[in-house]
Amino acid sequence: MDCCQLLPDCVDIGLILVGQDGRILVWNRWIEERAGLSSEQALGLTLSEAFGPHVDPRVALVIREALDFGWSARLSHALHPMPLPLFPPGGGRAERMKQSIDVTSLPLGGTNQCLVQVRDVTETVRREALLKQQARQLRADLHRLTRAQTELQRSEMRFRELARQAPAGLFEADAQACCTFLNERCEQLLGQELVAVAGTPWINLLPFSEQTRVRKSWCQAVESATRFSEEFRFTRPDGSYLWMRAEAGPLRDESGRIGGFIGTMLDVTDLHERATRNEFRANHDGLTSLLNRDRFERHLRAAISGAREVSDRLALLFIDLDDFKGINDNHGHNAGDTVLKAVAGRVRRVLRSEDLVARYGGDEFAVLIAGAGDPHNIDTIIGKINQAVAMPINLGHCHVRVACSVGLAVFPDHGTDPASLLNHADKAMYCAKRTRCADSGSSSEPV
Ligand SMILES: Nc1nc2c(ncn2[C@@H]2O[C@H](COP(=O)(O)OP(=O)(O)OP(=O)(O)O)[C@@H](O)[C@H]2O)c(=O)[nH]1
Repeated sequence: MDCCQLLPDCVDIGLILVGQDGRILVWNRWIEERAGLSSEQALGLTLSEAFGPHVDPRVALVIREALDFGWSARLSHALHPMPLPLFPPGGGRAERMKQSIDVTSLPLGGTNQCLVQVRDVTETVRREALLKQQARQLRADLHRLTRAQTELQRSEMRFRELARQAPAGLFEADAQACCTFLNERCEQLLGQELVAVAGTPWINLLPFSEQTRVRKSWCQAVESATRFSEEFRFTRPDGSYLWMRAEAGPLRDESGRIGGFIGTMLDVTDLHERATRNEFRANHDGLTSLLNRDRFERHLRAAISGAREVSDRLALLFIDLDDFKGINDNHGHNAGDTVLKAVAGRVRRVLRSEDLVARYGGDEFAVLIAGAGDPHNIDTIIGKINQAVAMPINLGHCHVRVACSVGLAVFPDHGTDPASLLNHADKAMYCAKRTRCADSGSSSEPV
């Protein structure tokens, strides 16, 4: 049989026919082009003689086994990447191609020959390497993703736990102030669960009197993408009320627009009430709860400027109890306090709510009456004050009476500034006191 018939040149693999003696009988054109040696030149050579010293010894071994024992074998490129020194045609000798070799025993004419099939797997190996690299990359990405997901889950759990334990109310709301998240504390503060308030702006839950101011502030924060901060009184559905401070920062969506706010709600009832108490204490007398001297003088200054603008008249009354020391001396300091409180209440009740009454000093009181155009009215008021103060005061174990002296100063007749008006009223009061004492001797007496 013509060997050339067995080794067609048209196939895209290398074929080498090796005789029983291990010498090359023929190879096809595919090998010629990659080995740089024609089939005629290779005829009768061993593989080492044809290819030189770079033939992998395992090729010779499996060929020997095929010839001697009729075994077939494959040399996988994974283990033997380049068993023969073959080079891509036209590529020079720079890069050896990777090969996969099949050795098949051929019992021909009573002797064993063997057919060596050589495949160029350079591209396959390259693709495999690329695939391996991509698989490695994918594994690394997957690992990173898994880690990121675990971290996300952990951070979500951390946030959920923190939100659950947080002593402050935490909330998230959209730009329309509809809540999308409330932690447990916030639900406690509002007295309602998220399901009950979702879909409605939380501002609608506030008393009507607070809504306009808080809504305006919320809209401003949305428009200017700034922090929202408001304090308001809140009434829960069960009727209990508290003072709350809400603070929130803007949250932007992917397009950079304000998608909502996330923030805190704090119960500041104690703080608020303490501040209110402090403010009251700073402006009022502790014994009688009337305005104190400082606050009264500030009001007086403001009232004078107001009256000046509208050409109004003000009446300033200075009231001093007569012989009040005698009450302290005779009945004790507590009794004196009782008298001061009673007098304060009585003077307050004689006047209109818009008139100001202050405890000016120990047993001194000051009154400011706006719209005091009619002197007759002022006289009437002074008369009522005298009368009210002079009523018996119950000390528990007895009653006492106390009289008072009243001095009057009118703006603008007797002065146009606080000092001159107070001075005038003070002098007028002393004048009245002297007259009273001259008329009646001691003024405070047991009943
Ligand atoms: N119980 C009591 N006494 C006070 C208080 N503040 C001042 N006093 C007393 O009020 C008395 C005022 O005495 P005076 O200024 O002499 O006044 P008065 O005894 O009314 O004498 P005249 O004003 O001249 O009629 C003093 O004994 C003060 O100790 C107070 O908060 N409580």
